[in-house]
Amino acid sequence: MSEAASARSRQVSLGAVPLGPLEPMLRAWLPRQRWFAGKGRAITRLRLVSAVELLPPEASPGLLHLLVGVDADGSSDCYQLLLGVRPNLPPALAPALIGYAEQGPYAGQAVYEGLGDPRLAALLLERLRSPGSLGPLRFDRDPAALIPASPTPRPLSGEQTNSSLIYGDSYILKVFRRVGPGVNPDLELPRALAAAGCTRVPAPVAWYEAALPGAEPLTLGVLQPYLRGSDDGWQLALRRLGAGADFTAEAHALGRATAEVHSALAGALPTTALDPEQTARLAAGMTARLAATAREVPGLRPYEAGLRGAFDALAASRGAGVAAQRIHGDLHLGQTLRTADGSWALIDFEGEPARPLADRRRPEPAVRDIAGILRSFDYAARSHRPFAPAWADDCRAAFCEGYARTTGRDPREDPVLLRAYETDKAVYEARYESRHRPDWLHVPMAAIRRLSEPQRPATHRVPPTPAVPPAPGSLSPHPSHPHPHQHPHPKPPRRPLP
Ligand SMILES: Nc1ncnc2c1ncn2[C@@H]1O[C@H](COP(=O)(O)OP(=O)(O)O)[C@@H](O)[C@H]1O
Ligand SMILES: O=P(O)(O)O[C@H]1O[C@H](CO)[C@@H](O[C@H]2O[C@H](CO)[C@@H](O)[C@H](O)[C@H]2O)[C@H](O)[C@H]1O
Repeated sequence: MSEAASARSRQVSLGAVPLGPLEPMLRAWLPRQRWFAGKGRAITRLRLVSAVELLPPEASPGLLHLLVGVDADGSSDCYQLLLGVRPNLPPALAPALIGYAEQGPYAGQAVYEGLGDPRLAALLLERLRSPGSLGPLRFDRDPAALIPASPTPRPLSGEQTNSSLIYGDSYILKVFRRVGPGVNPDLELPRALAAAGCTRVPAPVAWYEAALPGAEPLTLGVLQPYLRGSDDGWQLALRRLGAGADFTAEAHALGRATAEVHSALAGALPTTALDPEQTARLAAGMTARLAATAREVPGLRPYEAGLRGAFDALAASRGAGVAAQRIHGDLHLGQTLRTADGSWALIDFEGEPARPLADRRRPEPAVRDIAGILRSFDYAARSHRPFAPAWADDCRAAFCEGYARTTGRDPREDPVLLRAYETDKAVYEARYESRHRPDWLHVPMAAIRRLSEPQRPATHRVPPTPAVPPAPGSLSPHPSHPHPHQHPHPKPPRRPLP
């Protein structure tokens, strides 16, 4: 019998104090993690939401699954931790050490980041291979998927919002870090796309969640095929730029791929048409984000009034029947993969991680994603020396033409909407860069200066583009430019964690 199958799982008590002896070490360790959202805010309280021993400490290593509530200066978040427990840590795992427990059930043992331990990573995969419940944890899988036993795991390196493990270069498991009640769109949307026959997005093959009393299940992790040999769209674009090479063919194909995903999402999940009130609310949300960012990023203040014009124009457009649907929500070149066979795939449908889940699951105009990619072309062109504006303009035109080729509508035909979303994205980026990468702040600031200037009316019309059906097998049958169904997506209730 495998280690996983023979393992006892039990809900554990860590002592009378909420997190017992683990609390001080977690307080010190959490703020140092890339995925910890509360950086710079003092942690006021740690709360134990759930604890399950996936392997008891006697198994050495033991594996402890924790959901920990973190209160920090008025905010409250819940994080998923997978902690290894061993009496002695082998040298290879030394960087994963969190601390030594002084008392409680793990007294004298090393407590460490469990995802870095191949034995524990293998155990997690075993759990995903065999559906079932362990305390509040529920493991589920696509019965048709053949998930091999024991492929060698390795953690994905690099700075990510979540933590991912790659198994034998055939599967990748994303372990969500900041979790909340309700299905995560990074499980919900790829599953919906797979069911609709869209192959542009790797289809989830297994996932796990927590069912806690009085709350919707929380999505904790998703396993999906690893697209071996694929190129990250951002790195590819930079390489091309560096070599003075054209990227328009790729941009065009990416426009088509994005349009296919949008069309499949519109066919699979509820859509709506924005009315004037919803449009005004959308514009008000963008205006509020601008105001909040201007408070935080002083360099933005001189441009605030000019930028507001884009959002006022959106409100004044009264929606004009713009379709809203489920979208990617945080699309940029780093969320695209050019696969070994030369086609484009989209990944990471979580949306902007800082936004509440209910907001991320609400239908929005698809142009939000388009604006994200167009901003990426500008980022790439500005990170090149000398700045390559013509490269970005050409990619922009090619992407929009590719998009129009599939949907029959060029995003540039909706200039008010496109400008509002590009402005909103540039404002978001200014905040992101000022918080995380101040050296990059000049990139969105250049866009902000341009977008804050009064816009001249368009001098030439974008020629209408006939829609061409997508490649066979890449998408389910549906209208190429979906007519919005009139059943608005209900806003899921946001319930606090118990
Ligand atoms: N299915 C996949 N195949 C190949 N690489 C992938 C796949 N999914 C993710 N990746 C790689 O992992 C990185 C992180 O994935 P992502 O979903 O963006 O995680 P996060 O939410 O942590 O940012 C991506 O930038 C990409 O390089
Ligand atoms: O971590 P995520 O992928 O969810 O996205 C965040 O980080 C991105 C940077 O890694 C940031 O993207 C910005 O920089 C990119 C170049 O590094 C550029 O291609 C994007 O267009 C630009 O927005 C993203 O905004 C942020 O949410």
